[in-house]
Amino acid sequence: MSQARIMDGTALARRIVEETAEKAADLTARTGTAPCLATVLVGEDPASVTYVRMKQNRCRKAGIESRHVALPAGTTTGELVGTLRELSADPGVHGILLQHPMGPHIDERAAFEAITPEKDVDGVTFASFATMSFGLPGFVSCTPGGIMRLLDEYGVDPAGRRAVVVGRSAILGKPAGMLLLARDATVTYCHSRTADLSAAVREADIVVAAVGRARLIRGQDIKPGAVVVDAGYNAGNVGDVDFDSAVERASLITPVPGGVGPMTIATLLEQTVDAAARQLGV
Ligand SMILES: Nc1nc2c(c(=O)[nH]1)N[C@@H](CN(C=O)c1ccc(C(=O)N[C@@H](CCC(=O)O)C(=O)O)cc1)CN2
Repeated sequence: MSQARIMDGTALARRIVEETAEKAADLTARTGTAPCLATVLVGEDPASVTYVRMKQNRCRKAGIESRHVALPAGTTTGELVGTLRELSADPGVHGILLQHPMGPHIDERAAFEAITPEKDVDGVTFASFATMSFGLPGFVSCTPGGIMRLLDEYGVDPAGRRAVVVGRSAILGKPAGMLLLARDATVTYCHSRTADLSAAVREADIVVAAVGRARLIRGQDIKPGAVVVDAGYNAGNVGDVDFDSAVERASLITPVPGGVGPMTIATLLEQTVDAAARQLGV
């Protein structure tokens, strides 16, 4: 059996960021205002600090301003909601990113819903979930949106195919399944209470692993020729898929690093410039 072709998220993300930088420059020249992304981080979780820094760096390279709000770990839901409402009302901010996770004492849903949908460039509000699910214009959740772009780039049409999404988080698994459903895939969600995960995954033409458990999905569970998307972020840059065994069975596979991760940030930047264009009336 031949090895799977690699879906190169780094290369596609680079192209998207280059195009986004051109759009940002054009918007700035026409309006005198550069697109601006507000990044909000509660606490100092090292991985979250790294991701926010990566987002700020890419913004800078793409001609997008970033404004960072660092809040102490003990910030209450009420204080966080207040900050997000202020950013939502600030005409100098076009997009808002609230880095996830935020700590167990925070009501995440209340915080996400404090972001006005016009600035929800990370696609985390109920309003974005609804437009995403119905295939209507709006902002998509960044990792799932990036996954769909990768599938398109590599000629994978989800219509009529069996897709198994492993994981049901609000920003990853659930929206990934809804985007696949909106493109006419037959979608099954698997999670911690799924009785026989291996059996479910073996049925899949498209597997999206988004559960956050290192190397949970192994090659023996992959149907020969399936498309495998690894959206797992685990310590040490390890995905949810055991790449070495899965690459022997899949037809297409995303690596970790270099697959879905860079696409997440590219989607965020692209949506920030789109949000700015709409708010600036261009
Ligand atoms: N509000 C959000 N929180 C989180 C999201 C999100 O989309 N919105 N996703 C993840 C983490 N994440 C972005 O926040 C993220 C993770 C990984 C990468 C990435 O590009 N990884 C690289 C490797 C990085 C390295 O070398 O250290 C890769 O996969 O190639 C980007 C974004 C949870 N929280």
